[in-house]
Amino acid sequence: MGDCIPRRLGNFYLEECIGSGYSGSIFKAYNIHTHSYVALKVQHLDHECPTNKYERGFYPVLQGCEGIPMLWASGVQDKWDYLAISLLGPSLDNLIKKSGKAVMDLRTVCSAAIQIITRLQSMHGREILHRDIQLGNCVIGRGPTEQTIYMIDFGFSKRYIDPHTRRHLPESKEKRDFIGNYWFTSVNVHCRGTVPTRRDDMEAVALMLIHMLTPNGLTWTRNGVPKTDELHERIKRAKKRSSPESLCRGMPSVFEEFLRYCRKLKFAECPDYDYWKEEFRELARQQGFASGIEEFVWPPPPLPVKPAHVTPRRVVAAPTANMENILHDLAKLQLNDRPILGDQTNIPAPPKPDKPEAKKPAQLGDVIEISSDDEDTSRATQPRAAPTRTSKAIELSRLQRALLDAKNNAAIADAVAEFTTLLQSSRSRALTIDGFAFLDKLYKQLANPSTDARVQPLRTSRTRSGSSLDGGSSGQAPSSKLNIVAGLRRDVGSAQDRKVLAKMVADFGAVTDKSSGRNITKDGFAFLEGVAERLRALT
Ligand SMILES: Nc1ncnc2c1ncn2[C@@H]1O[C@H](COP(=O)(O)OP(=O)(O)OP(=O)(O)O)[C@@H](O)[C@H]1O
Repeated sequence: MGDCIPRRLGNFYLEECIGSGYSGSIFKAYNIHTHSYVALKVQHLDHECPTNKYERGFYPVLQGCEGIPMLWASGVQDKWDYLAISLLGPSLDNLIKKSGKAVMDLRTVCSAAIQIITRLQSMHGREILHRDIQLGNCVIGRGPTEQTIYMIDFGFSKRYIDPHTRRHLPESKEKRDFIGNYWFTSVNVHCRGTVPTRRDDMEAVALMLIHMLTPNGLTWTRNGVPKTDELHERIKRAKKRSSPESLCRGMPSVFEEFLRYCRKLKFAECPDYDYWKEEFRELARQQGFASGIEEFVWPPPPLPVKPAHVTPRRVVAAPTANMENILHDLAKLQLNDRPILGDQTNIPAPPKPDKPEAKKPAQLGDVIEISSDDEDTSRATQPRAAPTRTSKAIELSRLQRALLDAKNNAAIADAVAEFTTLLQSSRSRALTIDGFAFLDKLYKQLANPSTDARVQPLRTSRTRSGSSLDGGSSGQAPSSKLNIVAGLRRDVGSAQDRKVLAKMVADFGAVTDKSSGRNITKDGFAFLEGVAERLRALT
């Protein structure tokens, strides 16, 4: 455009440029009246997409939400449109690039998850979609707010509730320009051209978190901004092809569950923000980051537990969550001001569990690998994105073993009853991979316990052969899925034998697999209780 930005705009003297993007440049600027600094977002009036004009409309609606910058002033001078907003710190993108790390630590990712989901909850609560979630638009504060992640850049934002009619944005098949960014915009919006709604903001968060935990980032982000349509198409293909399972391999299961959940949300459905925040808190707790996980601490504090140097033994069977808790308590234990696990000479032998659980055969998921002394300690201070199991997953593994060891109906009934109580008492009503694995084993025990044949997992896009839902479940309306579970609940009490119960379990698994969020309903819990009761009656 050839025009030079003046040294002064309104009451602000422009100092250094602190950022630039599609819509213009951002300067640190000095208010000549208040003697304070702001960030001045300056855009040429002839810009093809006048995002400052749009942003100016959204800021007032969002004022007062935690983690949303203040809009101090705005105006137009000569050919320049400017917004004066709170001066903040670096973006997550800047922090990650500067750190030089190929992958972020789990604490950082958990606290980013909790804060960013909270930001979306506030924005969506005020009926505004962000529509351009990316690391560059998540910026930490300065001074007293340096542990807060702010959401910035509302240039692509949109109201999803019409203020006059109070109606949600309509779905539309009309072809539209792509809104968002190449890296994290949801598959539906980016590759299928659907209208962005709350679910797509959430999916972008999920992809961003997975990106942070993927060494060198998601594959389609690695070649930079596409310069041709063909390269852009390639990105879309790669994004569309990647299943949650393949994207999240080696990560704690909550990331895969979160992405799946976002992708299953209906067009106008309100995401369960609180549930996912709690899941990430829980994951942080499991990792030993018990307190302060809501704060974004940068650089990340050292790990509470240093697995290296603990003992010359290479592999320790960790029978239950008890071991995690013991290690966690040890990590917090201080000698004067020195954490005990920070000193190799103070490490006691691994404590023996006080229950006879140590006798149980060690399972793959129950193993903590203790690295040898010669491992690179700089890496050891970073949590690994290795498979992590929550206590719920550990309990589910135990119940699966109990099922396989069950010698009679009463023992199977006990395992089913425990499984039901565990799911009821957990924050998550969703059937996880481990939950489905339990149902698989239950099916096997009921249908044909004597065979060693591998059963086809329930959690597939196809239903098990023999299930009465064969071939039709995916196309069923949610109401008919509810009806199926209600029918199972009703009929379970009259099941004549284990084979009939097995078929009912298969139907239950199939219908839950296809239902939104894989959540277990009240009828579902009653059905499971009914299975346990019926098994006792059949003894
Ligand atoms: N208030 C602020 N305080 C400090 N830095 C900021 C602030 N706002 C923006 N920045 C920096 O400027 C960068 C670009 O800002 P912003 O996303 O608002 O611009 P944009 O032109 O809309 O960018 P995009 O190309 O993402 O649309 C941010 O990533 C951040 O590093």
